Amino acid sequence: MHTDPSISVEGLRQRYGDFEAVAGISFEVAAGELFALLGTNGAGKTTTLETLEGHRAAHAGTVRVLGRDPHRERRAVRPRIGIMLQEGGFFADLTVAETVDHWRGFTPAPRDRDEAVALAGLSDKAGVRVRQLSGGQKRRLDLALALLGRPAVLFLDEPTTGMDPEARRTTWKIVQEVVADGTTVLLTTHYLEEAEHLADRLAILHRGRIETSGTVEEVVAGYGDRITFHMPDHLQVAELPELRGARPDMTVTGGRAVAVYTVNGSGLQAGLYDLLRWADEERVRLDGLEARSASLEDVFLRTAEGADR
Ligand SMILES: Nc1ncnc2c1ncn2[C@@H]1O[C@H](COP(=O)(O)OP(=O)(O)OP(=O)(O)O)[C@@H](O)[C@H]1O
Repeated sequence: MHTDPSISVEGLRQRYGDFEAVAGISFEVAAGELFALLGTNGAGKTTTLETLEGHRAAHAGTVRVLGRDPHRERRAVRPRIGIMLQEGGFFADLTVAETVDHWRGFTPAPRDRDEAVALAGLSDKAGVRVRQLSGGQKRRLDLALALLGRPAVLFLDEPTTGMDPEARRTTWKIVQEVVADGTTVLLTTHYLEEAEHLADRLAILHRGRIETSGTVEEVVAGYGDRITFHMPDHLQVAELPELRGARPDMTVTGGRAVAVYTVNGSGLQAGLYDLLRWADEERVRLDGLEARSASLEDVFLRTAEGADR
């Protein structure tokens, strides 16, 4: 069954004075999907999110949230979306439970207080004052407040920045439960692992443009598998063999010269075989040898580098 997307962005452009921060981007997020916007610093993620949240009108292009213009039809859209605010909005002297109660006063048909506190994994902190919460716990309280009105669409701007790995995993679990419940989520993040873990689909933004988008598998496919090893001291890169048509590159990692082959298609196993046979015949030791599929990090770094060239 075809349903209308919860979020659609077509040819969006945003300017600050003469500077074009978003230079004509298009994407759609289906109902119940989690879509991640990744990007280098200043790529335009927050500007895009703020436009979708209705804070600013599109300079050009069309933006729809739940079928409506989030800026012009703000009154209709706002009650149906959740925005995770930065922690600035809290009163430090209120407890977690009091904070939720306070926000319930502004929210149409809010969740029950204890349900919201439990959803954010803060039940054992309900009586604790906000000033005594850790940074990660404050972010989770932000999340509880964003979820108070059972939003159809949830916007999360870097929801786990500054969290330790355990707090981040707890937050991921909460977000996954929200998505399993049918909520559409648009998330920005600097953590590629977060996108890998959570996103149904993602887009990588660079200087206001979408450089690549799709599922993690789609985005990573075509970037090739990699074979790497420490450059043997007595060899030049030109003396290394070609592996199924792939020539080696040199990079420096952790102060060491590293040879890198990018092998396309199904050439990883065969390329590795050729390399090991060559090393055996030439009596070369391949220290630090690794063979692995491309990661989202490889794509991210190369997308940013490639677009800068
Ligand atoms: N109010 C503003 N006035 C002028 N320029 C702005 C304003 N807000 C953002 N910019 C510029 O627009 C560009 C995009 O900013 P934006 O905050 O959307 O990027 P981002 O992808 O969220 O970045 P980051 O990952 O660093 O948070 C940046 O170059 C930024 O300096």
